[in-house]
Amino acid sequence: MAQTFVLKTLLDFASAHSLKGYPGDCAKLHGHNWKIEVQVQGQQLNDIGMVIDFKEIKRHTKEVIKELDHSFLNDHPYFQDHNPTAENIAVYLYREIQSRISDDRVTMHSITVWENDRNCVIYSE
Ligand SMILES: Nc1nc2c(c(=O)[nH]1)N=C([C@H](O)[C@H](O)COP(=O)(O)OP(=O)(O)OP(=O)(O)O)CN2
Ligand SMILES: [Zn+2]
Repeated sequence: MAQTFVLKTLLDFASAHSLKGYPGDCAKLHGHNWKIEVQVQGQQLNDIGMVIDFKEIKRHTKEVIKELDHSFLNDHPYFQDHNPTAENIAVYLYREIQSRISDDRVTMHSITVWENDRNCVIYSE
């Protein structure tokens, strides 16, 4: 039987940004409490019945978001060439977490970046 488990964990960080070229207030300096949903997938369980420990997903994700938390995103090297939109933040997080977490049993499924309670971007490759 083919089986797939998708695991989701939630984290958050706070940062400021300004959107270059935006025709409105979002071009001005402002901040968000970003909510991040990290989803990973696997088909095999380990000997204690887990795809991967949620604590491991969180550990890797915290390592990545530590660099962004309480920062001005426009100063970050990645966002020199990428406007710090929710879309580009999602790409950055997806690839950074993927490079830490993927192995022969676990792969990234998607990242969801919530800018506020109403708007989010869901990204997958
Ligand atoms: N596709 C995207 N659209 C927008 C992004 C983005 O990253 N991707 N970002 C912004 C701004 O960062 C802005 O801060 C959004 O916040 P807000 O104005 O509160 O957004 P709302 O649409 O929910 O607010 P309203 O008051 O309903 O206009 C904008 N767009
Ligand atoms: Zn914003």
